[in-house]
Amino acid sequence: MALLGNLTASPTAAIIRKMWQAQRADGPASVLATGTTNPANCMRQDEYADYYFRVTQKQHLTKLKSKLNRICDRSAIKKRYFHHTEELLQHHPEFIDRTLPSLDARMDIAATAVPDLAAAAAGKAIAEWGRPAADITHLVVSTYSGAHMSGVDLRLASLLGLDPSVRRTMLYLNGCSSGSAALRVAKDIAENNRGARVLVACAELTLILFRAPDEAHVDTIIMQALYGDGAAAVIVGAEPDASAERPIFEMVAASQSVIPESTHGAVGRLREDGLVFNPSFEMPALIRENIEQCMADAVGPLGLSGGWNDLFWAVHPGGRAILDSVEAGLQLEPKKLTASRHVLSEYGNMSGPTVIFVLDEILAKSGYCSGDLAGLGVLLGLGPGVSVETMVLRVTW
Ligand SMILES: CC(C)(COP(=O)(O)OP(=O)(O)OC[C@H]1O[C@@H](n2cnc3c(N)ncnc32)[C@H](O)[C@@H]1OP(=O)(O)O)[C@@H](O)C(=O)NCCC(=O)NCCSC(=O)CC(=O)O
Repeated sequence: MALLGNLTASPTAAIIRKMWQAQRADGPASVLATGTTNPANCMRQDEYADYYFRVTQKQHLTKLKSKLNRICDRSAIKKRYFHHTEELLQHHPEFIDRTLPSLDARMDIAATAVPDLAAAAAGKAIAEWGRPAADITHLVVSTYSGAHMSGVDLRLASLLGLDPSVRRTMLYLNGCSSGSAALRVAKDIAENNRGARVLVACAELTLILFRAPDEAHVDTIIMQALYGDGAAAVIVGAEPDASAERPIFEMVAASQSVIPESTHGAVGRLREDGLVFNPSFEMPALIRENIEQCMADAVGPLGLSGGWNDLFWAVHPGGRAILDSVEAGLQLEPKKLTASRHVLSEYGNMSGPTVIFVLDEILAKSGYCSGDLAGLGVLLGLGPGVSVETMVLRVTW
């Protein structure tokens, strides 16, 4: 302590403090632009069970097919988009036969398709931002759809023509909270590096999860009923240039917590037959019973406890029952989750990118946050753990 005391008082300490201050931004990070995209292959939810049992040659599993039809009907999803097509699946019997190893083939496709999709979303965000791609200083990329060295980040940087000095961070296999986690990392980078402009890109292809129905693994059809492909990108920066940039949401505060005793809630393993992900039956109940406490812990210290209906909400739509649970747990008025339900309906659960689609939807229809407490809202990511990622946002457009 004595040493620290001497150091803090010393001229060197004053110089170092000045150096720290010079490196840090003088204000909070903001979302400066967003971009989203999906692959071309669009599938209607009311046709999905027929399609899925046909392409996997499992028409004889009639009970399971009726169950998938029922789940699709109650999923509150209208359509989803996929990179994989019937033709691609026909060329890869290993994606359908569970006994064949298929990880190599899945990874080979992901190696180019994931960065290509991420680049399409990032290109839109950069165009909306209005500054050259070379002004991006940091890149944060998240995906569960592959694991390569070098990774999606480097290929994306090359596709976008980013400067070779761009500082890259990869988040692999963070599940559905990865979009919120990437935004939290970008906020920290932007606030701790003066002048930083961070590109966040999240891209997912469900090909890594695709497999045939099996009576011994009923949860396979849950994944097949809910998940879709998509990519989303965000430009984040602090101290926006008033002449060239338009801040959309100020990123006021971010936190992460875990629902107690919930490690079984959502579990994924990368195996020879791809990524096997099992959301537990209990996930909706775990969220309903714990979300109020999680929110109180996350935003209570900011003076925002209770009064949840005074805020706008960008909640990850993991499934209809997940949104129902958040709504019930926080006693939200139904209109508070309109943007999340709209995104679920139009695209399904795209994992990490989905919450950015919700932000985009809120931006497109500013009515979602009119009349709220000083334009304050909460971005809520839910993922394996069960992890709860919270970011308080303030509308600034
Ligand atoms: C899938 C649903 C749309 C189905 O809606 P329903 O109204 O039909 O609901 P339901 O509970 O009656 O379920 C219908 C049938 O599916 C079965 N069922 C439901 N959930 C299941 C699960 N997790 N695993 C295996 N089976 C399951 C039920 O037992 C029932 O079978 P039977 O008919 O035989 O009785 C809904 O349950 C839902 O939205 N669930 C939440 C999905 C989820 O966990 N999403 C989070 C993904 S993870 C995520 O987003 C973040 C991440 O962790 O990365």
